[in-house]
Amino acid sequence: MTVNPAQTAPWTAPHASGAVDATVHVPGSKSVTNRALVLAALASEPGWLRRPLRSRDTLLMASALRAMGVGIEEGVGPDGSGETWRVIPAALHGPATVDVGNAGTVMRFLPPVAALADGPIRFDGDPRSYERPLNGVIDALRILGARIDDDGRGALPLTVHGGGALDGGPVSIDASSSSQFVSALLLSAPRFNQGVEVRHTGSTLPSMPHIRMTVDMLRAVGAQVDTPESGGEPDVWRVTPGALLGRDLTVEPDLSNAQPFLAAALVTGGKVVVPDWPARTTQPGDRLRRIFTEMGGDCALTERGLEFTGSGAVHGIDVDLGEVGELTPGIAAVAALADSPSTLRGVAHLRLHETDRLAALTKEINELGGDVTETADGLHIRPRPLHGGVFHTYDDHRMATAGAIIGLAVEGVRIENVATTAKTLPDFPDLWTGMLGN
Ligand SMILES: O=C(O)C1=C[C@@H](OP(=O)(O)O)[C@@H](O)[C@H](O)C1
Ligand SMILES: C=C(OP(=O)(O)O)C(=O)O
Repeated sequence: MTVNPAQTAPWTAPHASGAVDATVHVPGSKSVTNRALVLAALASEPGWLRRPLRSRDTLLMASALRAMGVGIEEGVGPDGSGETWRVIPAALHGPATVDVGNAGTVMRFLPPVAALADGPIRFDGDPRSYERPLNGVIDALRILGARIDDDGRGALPLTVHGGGALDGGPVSIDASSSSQFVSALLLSAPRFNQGVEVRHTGSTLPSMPHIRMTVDMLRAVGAQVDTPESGGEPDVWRVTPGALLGRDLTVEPDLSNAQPFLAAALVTGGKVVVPDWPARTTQPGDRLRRIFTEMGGDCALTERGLEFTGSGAVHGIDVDLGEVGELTPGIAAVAALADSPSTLRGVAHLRLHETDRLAALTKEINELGGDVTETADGLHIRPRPLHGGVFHTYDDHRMATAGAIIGLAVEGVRIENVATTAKTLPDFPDLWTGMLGN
């Protein structure tokens, strides 16, 4: 964890003078957009993505696929409406270089795609990308028939020497450090000669909703997937080889990026409406309805979207976030403002996210006067009166939005490098001040 020297002066997080009352249109889901791009690139016919997220992570995914030969054009959908990407699959080829930035989805989902390409594909990224685990993907691909040159650490940088096809078949991996290992292998598997059988052998598996998202999206483009939930063995997923359909998909709003706005309603005793909240979704952010209700809010899904109301009181929570780890920074920020302590559990793997999120949250909240301690797998948060100061973000978009939540209730919180929100939510400062009516 290194402090990033601010590229610009810290951003003074707006302090809320009263209860917020706003409707916030949240841009598309990162996780859905990047899965949809991969699946559309591997399809046997063109497809459309409507309302895709355009952020650092998704633009890196689109550039990487373009570098391997895929056509991704700006356009309008078949019904003539909406901002759309038209994805035109092509024979994948190298040589190409992929910049993964610090996007877990790009660094993990694309090496299997590269194994299907003809020619060398080099993967590189931000310094932090060298520290994030990739061994599950690298080791599995080698077992499935790929040739990969790396420096032996099970991480970036590396080169996949694609041979134009991959055998596939059975493989065991330990995905306890990232669910994205499983998702990565499943997403490309319809194009492997024998499909894939992925067996997870670790003791824990985080982010199950994201694996369900992978399975649902594969099935939606015609893949046959057997899962533990569809009567298969525990911790085993099977994908049958077959052609994928090109589809017209509208991307749901990013419910994890809705988190700071819902938190604003909770913390200020106000109301925020998020239009287009899906009635049924695999996104982990949907769990906020339950978590933030337990912390003092109230919500209803209406024809306007999700209507979330704060009561004026914010309560602590004892919760296992293993399935929804990416919600931890925002929940920790709310918990620091609550009227009772919180225990957040099941998220040891967050130490390997954009930054060590458990260390970063502990340090930054405590520097504002808080009382947070790290546990083996999470955080204890005892609310204390907080004061202003610089909130460092460690190139982590969710640290920046967590700091902004605290800034609503605490005057003088300044967010270092708020521009890091561009990873998944480039419009964050404007959406935030817009919500506050400034
Ligand atoms: O597959 C995905 O889209 C994601 C899976 C999760 O990763 P981990 O299982 O590594 O936590 C999540 O935290 C990340 O933000 C997005
Ligand atoms: C962990 C996250 O991202 P990534 O896709 O880079 O793993 C996140 O967005 O919280």
